[in-house]
Amino acid sequence: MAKQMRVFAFDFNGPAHLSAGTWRHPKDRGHEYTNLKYWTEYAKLLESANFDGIFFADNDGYHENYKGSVADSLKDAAQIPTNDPAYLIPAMAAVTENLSFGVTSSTAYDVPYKLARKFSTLDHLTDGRIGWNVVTSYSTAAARNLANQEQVAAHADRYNRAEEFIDVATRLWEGSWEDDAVVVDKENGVYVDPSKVHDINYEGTHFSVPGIHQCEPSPQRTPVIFQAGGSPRGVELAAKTAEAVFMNAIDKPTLKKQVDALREKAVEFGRDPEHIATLQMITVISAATDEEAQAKYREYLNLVSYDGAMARYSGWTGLDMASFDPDKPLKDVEAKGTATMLTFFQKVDAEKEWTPSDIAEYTGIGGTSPVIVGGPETVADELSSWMEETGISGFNIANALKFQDIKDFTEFVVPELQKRGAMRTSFSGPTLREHLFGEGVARLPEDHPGSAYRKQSTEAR
Ligand SMILES: Cc1cc2nc3c(=O)[nH]c(=O)nc-3n(C[C@H](O)[C@H](O)[C@H](O)COP(=O)(O)O)c2cc1C
Repeated sequence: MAKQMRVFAFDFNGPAHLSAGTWRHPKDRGHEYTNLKYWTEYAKLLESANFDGIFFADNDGYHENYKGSVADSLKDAAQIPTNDPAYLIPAMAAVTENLSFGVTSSTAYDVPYKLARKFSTLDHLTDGRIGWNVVTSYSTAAARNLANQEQVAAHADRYNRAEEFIDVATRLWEGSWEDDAVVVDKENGVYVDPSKVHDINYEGTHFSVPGIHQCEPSPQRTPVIFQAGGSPRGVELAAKTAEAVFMNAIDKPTLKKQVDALREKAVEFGRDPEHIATLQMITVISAATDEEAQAKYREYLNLVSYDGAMARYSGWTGLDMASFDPDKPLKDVEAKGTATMLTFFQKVDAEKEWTPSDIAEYTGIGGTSPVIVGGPETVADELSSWMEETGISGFNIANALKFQDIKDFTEFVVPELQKRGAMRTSFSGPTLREHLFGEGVARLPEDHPGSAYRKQSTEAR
């Protein structure tokens, strides 16, 4: 039987995320994002199709590099406007039993004490179905608006802060309250046994937290830690602390190399690589037949907005793509510092001379993620081959049309995957950690550095 893939819907609390211009399609429902009923309907759809969860991207800032302004981002709703995804979670959890939630939250402008409380609250209210996607924020708008700085902090500094941030938050989640601290003894008037709640006494470079965590222990205590950084430092931090890594490789051989490198690094840090799930971002356009799916894809491509795609791409790369001729191969401007971007697209197709127009067409549907277009069998075959050839645990499924593409996936692809035994039909254990690693694994495993902060019950000591 095929290995069962973990499947998350990749989404964003705004009208549009990675795809550019497709929000104009009559079937797109992105404009409903301010309506809680939209999200609860979505949650029920995902749960009925046995999705493992929904994963919310989030940004502290906005894309403002294209033409030196946020204007084209606003016109295409290019990740702006955007509401805070955390507030959606309790409502979506209330209408589901098993669906899990990944929430992106940056370490750049927050402090561990507050973030730990936010995620403990979410872990309580979801009965342990919450994950935290740790990001370090690359947006200059975020730096200006949140920290009164013109530029984002240097890459290494952002990661040093992130590493310390995770460490402090984990101390609060694991090390402050003993399991049996909450006694709710009405007779003797003791709600919490004070001898079982401990100061974490933390004093470090970026943070100082002398006291106790504000929340009582939640089902998972530490939320499942997700991460998506692809740089050597990002991979190192993931290998040390992540339990699920969100990959964005352009093809299977590249993904396999990334997965193998991550697993090797995890071993170097004394961790079992099986304790890190890997999820590839992928966009799926599906229909009843290959022909219908291809027709749908062509329809979407016709809607792609050049300026919307370039507004996003300029934000992601830090370049102003308006300074290049849309139809001139970018190799001519290599000297101007486009090396990273060029390598990315040369890897997609080394023979091709990539122009900004080509990049807009490629990224217009699903951003830089690979796109699978097809009927049930084609999509199931392709997803299965990504699993088999790379050793990943599953996928984060992005969309071109909000709600509609995932609905199509549940209708056309999920039954085929389930028929093949490649997707789950029931859940193992109630928490997200158990969904990923099996029943009974609700808490951080022993080989995770955070487990060292765990307090034994005072009585057991
Ligand atoms: C698939 C994927 C999804 C990401 N989602 C977010 C996000 O929602 N918010 C964010 O601020 N950064 C996001 N990032 C950015 C990364 O978390 C990270 O900050 C960025 O890749 C720079 O780190 P690196 O130099 O280690 O790659 C994402 C990256 C990838 C690859």
